[in-house]
Amino acid sequence: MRLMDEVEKEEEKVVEEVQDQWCLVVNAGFASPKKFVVVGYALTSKKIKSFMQPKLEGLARNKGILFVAIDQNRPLSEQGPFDIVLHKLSCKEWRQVLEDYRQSHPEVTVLDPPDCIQHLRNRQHMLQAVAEMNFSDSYGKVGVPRQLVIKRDASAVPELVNRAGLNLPLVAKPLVADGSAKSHELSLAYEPYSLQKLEPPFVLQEFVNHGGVLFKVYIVGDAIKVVRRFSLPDVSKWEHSKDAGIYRFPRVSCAAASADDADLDPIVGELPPRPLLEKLATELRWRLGLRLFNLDMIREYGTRDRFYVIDINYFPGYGKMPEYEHIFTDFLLKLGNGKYKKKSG
Ligand SMILES: O=P(O)(O)O[C@H]1[C@H](O)[C@@H](OP(=O)(O)O)[C@H](OP(=O)(O)O)[C@@H](OP(=O)(O)O)[C@H]1O
Ligand SMILES: Nc1ncnc2c1ncn2[C@@H]1O[C@H](COP(=O)(O)OP(=O)(O)O)[C@@H](O)[C@H]1O
Ligand SMILES: [Mg+2]
Ligand SMILES: [Mg+2]
Repeated sequence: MRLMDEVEKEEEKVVEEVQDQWCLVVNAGFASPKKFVVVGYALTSKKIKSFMQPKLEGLARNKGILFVAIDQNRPLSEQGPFDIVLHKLSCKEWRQVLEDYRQSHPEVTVLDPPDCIQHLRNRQHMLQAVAEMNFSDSYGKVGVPRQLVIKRDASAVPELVNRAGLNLPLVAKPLVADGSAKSHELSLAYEPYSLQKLEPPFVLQEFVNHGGVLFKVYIVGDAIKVVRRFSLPDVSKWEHSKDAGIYRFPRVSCAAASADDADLDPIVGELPPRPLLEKLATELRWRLGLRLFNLDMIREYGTRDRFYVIDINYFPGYGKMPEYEHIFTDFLLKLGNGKYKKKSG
């Protein structure tokens, strides 16, 4: 009797394991087994809150995607098996864990490779790919504002700014963009002497008037979604001569309030042309080696087609992107299914 109990228990366990791995998709009167795409995720608690919303998890489950939290205190190889690993954590140890895992598990898609993400953590390097592209087509030009890196001695700023011929005002941004609150502490300076107060390393970027509206271009694999956000207002020549100080400004563009419904000047609010964004994103995906990122883009005030990329973020706040749950699940499914085809082919 005891033996039978154990056999039954063992059978139950096997059934549970199989049910975990397989879901029955009933389609037009017949049932066919379909494997779940298992996505392991290692994200900060802040990111879990904004990204792992019930509407995402619900839709994912319906589509055959299972999200599983990665336990950072246990070896990654002992967890899963995963088809995809989704991550945004910044410590060095984690990067090493992922690199090792990528080597030992080439069949798993790690979104995205740690060294490519690392490239975005330095504001000097971050925009390099855009600068090198020198993008120009019939829909417009895309560049980056001129910038200068101050590595050590802030007292040399006025001299360096002068030598580089940078136009004022300047935006000072911490060189390291590691997601910390400090890395988002930006300042605007109307003359270079006030910048001597800042602690290097930082980049000094020419401020570009853009009508106070910014375009957030979200990229998820092949999908692109663009939204408007409020940004810093333009600076006039009058203000410029009046204010000699330095202005530390808050995180204007991360506000939940979007500028999509605001009553904007149509010239300012008009989204960048779709074909331009498609081309730009295709090229950047390749140059950056990333599939999950966004661009902060502005249009120079008074122009129709002169754009600047001022910031690139890895795995940004997708939770605020309209329809993100559909876009993301489609992307994961395509990735997961593509891999199965490859395996069986
Ligand atoms: O450029 P803005 O609009 O401010 O977008 C921010 C940045 O992408 C943040 O990443 P980082 O700090 O690395 O630049 C990100 O924080 P986390 O990735 O740390 O969560 C926020 O995500 P959400 O907090 O999920 O919205 C996102 O809203
Ligand atoms: N060169 C620039 N010209 C005009 N506005 C800028 C420029 N750089 C940054 N800003 C403004 O400052 C905000 C924050 O700068 P950003 O480089 O995106 O830093 P963060 O990584 O903290 O988001 C932008 O969203 C935009 O409103
Ligand atoms: Mg930004
Ligand atoms: Mg940023």
